Amino acid sequence: MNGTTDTVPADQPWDESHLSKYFFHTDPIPRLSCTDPQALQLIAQEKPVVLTDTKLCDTALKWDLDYLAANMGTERYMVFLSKNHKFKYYDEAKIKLYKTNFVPPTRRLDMTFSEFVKKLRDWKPGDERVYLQQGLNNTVGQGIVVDFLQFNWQWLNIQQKTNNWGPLTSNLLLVGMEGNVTPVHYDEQQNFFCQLVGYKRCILFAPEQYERLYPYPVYHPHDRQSQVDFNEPDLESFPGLEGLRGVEAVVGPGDVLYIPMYWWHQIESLPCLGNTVSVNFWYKGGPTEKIEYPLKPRQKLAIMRNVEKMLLEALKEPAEVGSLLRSLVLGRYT
Ligand SMILES: CCC[C@@H](CC(=O)O)C(=O)C(=O)O
Ligand SMILES: [Zn+2]
Repeated sequence: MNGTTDTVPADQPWDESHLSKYFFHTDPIPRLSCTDPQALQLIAQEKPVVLTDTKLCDTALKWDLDYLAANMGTERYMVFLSKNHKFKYYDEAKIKLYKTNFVPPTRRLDMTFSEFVKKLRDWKPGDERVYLQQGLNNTVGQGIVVDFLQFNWQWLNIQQKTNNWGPLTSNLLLVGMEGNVTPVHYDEQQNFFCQLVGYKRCILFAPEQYERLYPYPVYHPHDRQSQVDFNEPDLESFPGLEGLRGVEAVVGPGDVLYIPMYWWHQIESLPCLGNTVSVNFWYKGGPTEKIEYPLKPRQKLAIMRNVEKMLLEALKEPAEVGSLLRSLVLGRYT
């Protein structure tokens, strides 16, 4: 948070020294009890909120490395390795279609959970960092299944119904090293992000900040990711960064952050506070009953994505999409 914070609460093991200084201003994301009507209102308005005391994943608060190694079974799980602290997502399927040579910023190596723990514990400066990102499925051990079944599904189902969300599509288990960063991007799903072990800084930007965060083209392997590097902001290429303004919160064990669909987010495992474990709940957005005007920013974002896809389908050549849009707009729709 910018601005001085007063004394650090006793049960808060982190302070400003754990937070990288960025060029943009942020305001705090509200932290509210899930029983507070204002919290439920924020979810209904598709605004971020940190929910305390949901008891959503209390049975998973014990999911430390040893417990997971003992209960995740012997399957191989998806682990990404990075030469730096960033784990920028890329869509493997789009690499084939993407003509220019694309160098993936991370590499994927499937390994058993125990192999992952060993890599993490043997890590020394200069080694590749590791980040396990695996959808929970029926290959996990009995212990995990029992814990999972005891999540507060009743509360989740109420949120899903009340807010007219679509089906739950997946639960991603995230086990990261302190200091790992998932760079700023948006997802096309509603997300209840549960922090289980360690602390993560979550910096969010509203969908209407689209013009300030310069997403890659839809056909690019880094679709949905911002082209901007917060550590080296290029204000020449991305002048819109000037007015970027976000919200943020640090989440700890038991906290649930609601990341609304299409909201940009950068998530950082705080340095020096140990490895982190999170599990997310991704829901498809609900059907749009009645279209109301003015359209919501996220609806305009969906329209822009469809225009890009349609033009690419029609023109076949990505390079022509930009020039056609410029001809369409310049001097006419300014
Ligand atoms: C692959 C998903 C990573 C996660 C962020 C993080 O915890 O590093 C995220 O972006 C999300 O839950 O949407
Ligand atoms: Zn995400």
